[in-house]
Amino acid sequence: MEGVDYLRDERKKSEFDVEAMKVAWAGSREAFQVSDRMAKLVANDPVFEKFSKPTLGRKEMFKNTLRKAAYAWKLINDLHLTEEEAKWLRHYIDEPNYTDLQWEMFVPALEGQGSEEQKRKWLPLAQTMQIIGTYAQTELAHGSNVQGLETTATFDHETDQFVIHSPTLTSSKWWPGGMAKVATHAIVYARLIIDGHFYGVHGFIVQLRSLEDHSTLPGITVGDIGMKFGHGAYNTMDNGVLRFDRVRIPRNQMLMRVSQVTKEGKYVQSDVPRQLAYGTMVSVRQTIVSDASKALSRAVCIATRYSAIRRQFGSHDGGPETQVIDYKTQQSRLFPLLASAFAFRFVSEWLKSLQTDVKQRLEAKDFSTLPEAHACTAGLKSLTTAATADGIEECRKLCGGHGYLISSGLPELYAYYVPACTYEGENVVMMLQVARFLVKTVSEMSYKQPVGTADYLGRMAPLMHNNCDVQTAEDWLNPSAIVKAFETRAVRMIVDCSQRIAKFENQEEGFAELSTDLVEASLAHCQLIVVSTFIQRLKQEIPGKGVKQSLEVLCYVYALYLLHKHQGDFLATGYLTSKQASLANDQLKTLYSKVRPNAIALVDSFNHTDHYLSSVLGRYDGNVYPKLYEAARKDPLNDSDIADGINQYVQPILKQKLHLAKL
Ligand SMILES: CCCCCCCC/C=C\CCCCCCCCCCCCC/C=C/C(=O)SCCNC(=O)CCNC(=O)[C@H](O)C(C)(C)COP(=O)(O)OP(=O)(O)OC[C@H]1O[C@@H](n2cnc3c(N)ncnc32)[C@H](O)[C@@H]1OP(=O)(O)O
Ligand SMILES: Cc1cc2nc3c(=O)[nH]c(=O)nc-3n(C[C@H](O)[C@H](O)[C@H](O)COP(=O)(O)OP(=O)(O)OC[C@H]3O[C@@H](n4cnc5c(N)ncnc54)[C@H](O)[C@@H]3O)c2cc1C
Repeated sequence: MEGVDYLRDERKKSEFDVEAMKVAWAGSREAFQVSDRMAKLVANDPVFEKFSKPTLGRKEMFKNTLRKAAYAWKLINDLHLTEEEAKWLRHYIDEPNYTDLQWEMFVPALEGQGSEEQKRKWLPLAQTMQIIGTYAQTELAHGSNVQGLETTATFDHETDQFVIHSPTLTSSKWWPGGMAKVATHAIVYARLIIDGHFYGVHGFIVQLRSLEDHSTLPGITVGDIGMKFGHGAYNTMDNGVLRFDRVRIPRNQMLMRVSQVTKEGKYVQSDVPRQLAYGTMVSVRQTIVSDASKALSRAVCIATRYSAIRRQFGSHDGGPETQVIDYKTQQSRLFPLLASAFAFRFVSEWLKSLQTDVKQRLEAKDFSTLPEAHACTAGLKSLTTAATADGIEECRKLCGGHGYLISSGLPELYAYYVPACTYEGENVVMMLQVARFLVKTVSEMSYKQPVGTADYLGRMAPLMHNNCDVQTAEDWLNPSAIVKAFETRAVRMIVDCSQRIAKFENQEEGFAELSTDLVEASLAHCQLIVVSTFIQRLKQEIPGKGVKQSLEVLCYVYALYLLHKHQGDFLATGYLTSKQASLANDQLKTLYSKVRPNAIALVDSFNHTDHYLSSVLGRYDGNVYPKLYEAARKDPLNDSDIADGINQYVQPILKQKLHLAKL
C-alpha cells in the first residue's frame, strides 16, 4: 500500500460530516464559500506559484512578491472582489508584503485615529492605492515602550507646520514593513513638542517618497534593515530603517481624533481616552489571534496527514509496520495541537465580536469596556502566538527528519510565524498588561463589580474555598467541572499575587518583584477565556452529523491537556488533589483514542489546498514518497553531475599525494 491508499482508508473512518465541519471551522456557510473560492482562485493561477521561492535570491524574491501583489490588486479590481474576498486572496497568496501594512495598519490607523476631515482626505487615496502606507512606530532603541520613542514633531507657529526630526541614531525608525522600498507614506509616531513642552507620543502622516518617480523626498533617509530569520519566510517583506532631517509637514497631518493642535499652537485633549491612540495595535492584535489558528491548523494538517502515512516498527510477520499516528506518544503531542487550532479559531471569532461591540460603544462615547478589551486582546495575542509558534516546531519534530526539509513546508512556516511572538506587542510585555488589568480589577472590587471575562473574580469568595468534587475519570467530561477548575486556579493565582503586592510599600516595586508570578496568573486567566469560549461555542447550534460530538471531544482534549500541562498550578492552588489530576490525565488518554479515527477528516475540515500548505508531507492525496523524491531531484544542486566548485576546491584535495606521517 502507498500513502495514497492510507489516506483513503483513513477518510473512510471518519465519524462526522466533513463538509459540515468545514462550515463550523469557517464560521458560516458564506464565510466558507468566500474562503474556498479565494483558495481555489490562488491555487489555480500560475502567477501565484511558490515552489521556486526557496531557491530565489533576496532581490529576485522581493521582485517576485511585488509582481504577485500587483497582479492580486488587478484581480481585486477586475473581479470586483469584496473587502472580505480581498483579505482571503492576500492570505492564500501566502507571502508577507507591503499590502499587509497598507490594509492591516495604515488604513486602520487613518480610520481609527484620523479626524473626520482627515479621513475624507486620506482614506480614498489609501483605499485606491494611490498612496501606499506603513506604520512607523518602533525605533532602534524602543519598541515596547512607546512613550520612550525619541523622534520629535515640533510645532512651528510661523509656518503652521510640524518639523519631524530624528535627533539620535537610536531614534531611527526600525522594522516597519513595506517601508524600505515601497511605502510612499507612513504614520510616524513622534513626541509632540509645542513651545518647548512635551505632549506625549502622537501619530503624524508623513510622505516619504515622490508619487511621480518614487524617489525619496528631501530630508528622508530610508533603507532595508537586512535579511531576517529563515530564507523565504519573511524576507519577501522590506522591513525598513527611516531617519528624518527636519522634515516639514502641514499641521493638519497630525492624526487629530484623540487630541488636536490648533493654529495658535494650543494642545487640545478631546473627551476620548488617550489610549485610543493605541487603537490600531488593538485591532491588529485581534487579526493576529485569527492568524494563529490558521498557521497552527496548517502545521497540524501537515503533521497529521504525514503521521498517518509514515510507518515505523511493529511488523512481526512481514505485515505492514505501525502508522506513527498510532503511537500514544505521537497522539499526545499531536492531538492537543489539533484541539488548540479549533480552540484558537473559536476564540478569535469571539474576540472579533468583542471588538465590534467595543467599536460601537466607542462611537457612542462609552469607554467603559476599553480596559477589558485591551487586556483580552493583548493576552490572547500572547497566548495564541506563543502556543502556535511552539506548535509549529512540535509538528516539525512530529514529522521526523523529513520535517526539516523545506519541502515539508514547516521550516518556512515556523520562520514566518515566530516573529508574531514579538511584533504587535512582545508576548511577555502583553501578559504584564493583562496582569495590570487583573490586579486593578481586584483592587477596585469593593466598589466596582467585575464584568465580562473578569466576572468570575466577583465570585471570589466561593472560588477561594471550593474543592473539586471529581471522583472518576468520567466526571471530567463535564463543562462545569472544567470551567470551575480553571476559574478557581486563575482566581487563586491572581488573589495571591494581589495580596503579596499589597504588602509592598511601593506597589510598582511589588508588581515588578512579582512579575513572573503575574505572567503565570495572566496566562491562567487567558486559558480560562479560551476554554470557556470553546464551551460556549458548543452551546450554540452546530449542524451536521457528528460535528458537535467531535468538537466536544476536542474541547475536552484542549482543556484536559492544559490541566495536565499546568497541573502544578492546579495542585499548588489547592483546588485539586493529585488523584483528581491523575484522573484528568486518564480521561485525556481515552479522549485521544476518540480523536484517532477522525484525525484525517478533522484536518481535511480546514479545507487547506495543497498550494496553501506548500508541503510534500501534507499533500491531500498522500502521495508523499514519490513527490519527496521528485522535489529533491529539482534542487539546483542536482542540475549537473559535477557541481560548481568541485573541480576548483575538491579535486585538488583528492589529487594531493600526502603521506599520513606528514599530516
Ligand atoms: C511559508 C511561510 C510563509 C507564510 C506567509 C503567510 C503570510 C500571510 C500574509 C498575508 C495574510 C493577510 C492577512 C494578514 C493578517 C496578518 C496579521 C497582520 C500582520 C501585520 C504585520 C505585522 C506588523 C507589525 C507591526 C508592529 O509591530 S507595529 C508596533 C507594535 N508595537 C507594540 O505593540 C508596542 C507594544 N507596547 C504597547 O502596546 C504599549 O506601549 C504598552 C506596553 C501597553 C505601554 O504600557 P504603558 O507604559 O503602561 O502605557 P501607557 O501608555 O502609560 O498606558 C497606561 C494605561 O493605558 C492602558 N493601555 C495601554 N495600551 C492600551 C490599549 N491599546 N488600549 C487600551 N488601554 C491601553 C494600560 O493598561 C494602562 O492602563 P491603567 O492606567 O488603567 O493601568
Ligand atoms: C517581523 C517584524 C515586523 C515588525 N513590523 C513592525 C512595523 O510594521 N511597525 C513597527 O512600528 N514595528 C514593527 N516591528 C517591531 C515590533 O513591534 C517590536 O519589535 C515589538 O513591539 C517588541 O519591541 P522591542 O523590539 O523593543 O522588544 P523589547 O521590548 O526590547 O524586548 C526585549 C526583551 O525585553 C523584555 N521586556 C521589555 N520590556 C519589559 C518589561 N516592561 N517587563 C519585562 N520584560 C520586558 C521582553 O519581554 C523581551 O524579552 C516589527 C517586528 C518584527 C520582528
